[in-house]
Amino acid sequence: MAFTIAIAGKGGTGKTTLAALIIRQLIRSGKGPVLAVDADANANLNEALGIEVEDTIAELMARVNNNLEPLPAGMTKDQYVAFRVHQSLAEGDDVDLLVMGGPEGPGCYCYVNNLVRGFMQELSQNYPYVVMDNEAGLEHLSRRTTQNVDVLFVSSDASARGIRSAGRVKELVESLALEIKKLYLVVTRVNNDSIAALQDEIQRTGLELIGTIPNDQQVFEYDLRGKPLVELPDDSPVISAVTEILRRAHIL
Ligand SMILES: Nc1ncnc2c1ncn2[C@@H]1O[C@H](COP(=O)(O)OP(=O)(O)OP(=O)(O)O)[C@@H](O)[C@H]1O
Repeated sequence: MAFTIAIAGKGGTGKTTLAALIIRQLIRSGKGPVLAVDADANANLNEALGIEVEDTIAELMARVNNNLEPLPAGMTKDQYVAFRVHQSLAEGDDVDLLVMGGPEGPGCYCYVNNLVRGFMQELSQNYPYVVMDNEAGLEHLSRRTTQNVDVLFVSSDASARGIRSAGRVKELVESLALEIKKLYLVVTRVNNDSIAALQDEIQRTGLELIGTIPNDQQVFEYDLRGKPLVELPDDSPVISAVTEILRRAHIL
């Protein structure tokens, strides 16, 4: 069974950056291959990983549901979709990427989720690690697309509002009774002493702060030029910070 790491947080809190850097460090530590799952309709994990994506699960489902991809004779819809999803895995170096895409109908991932849940477990057996980039609403986790999550990192930017919204992710995890073994807070884009000013706010959430990611000009520049974040140099301060977080969480 794959060790599953999920990352969740409000948009713009550095969640995709964190997911990509965790994947980078797992691979560099010889822990690959990694199955990366982009479960955030607005995220661009593929760009951060430098992987071309041709299809998303949602687009595939829309085509199948609208009969734009007729089912081959002798195949049920479920079998065909499962087969096509395997085909649509985007392959990188020691990492394969599954992109969920936007909701198929008004806010509904139901069919996709039921289906993905069915074979996700089977698929994840081919990988020692699964890393999921999730929306703050935990849409996929709440529908149990993945069975168990070993570690959920909740990302927040270095603002009181961000920390409160991370606190709401924790409340959601509790109210949905999700099977998550460990839950940690990661504060990203931290400047100098900004974390000290947030201590009280963090304490109120009850979240355990496992580490911080510094605000780094190089991350900003890579983003600006569309350069994959996985190509950041080993001596980058954000890489050291992610390595430290993974060590503290006993993942590395
Ligand atoms: N440590 C950092 N230092 C500097 N800039 C950062 C850092 N982390 C993230 N950023 C920048 O902040 C912006 C948002 O980051 P990112 O895409 O990782 O957030 P997100 O939470 O995944 O947002 P979304 O869900 O909208 O994709 C990006 O422009 C990214 O380059």
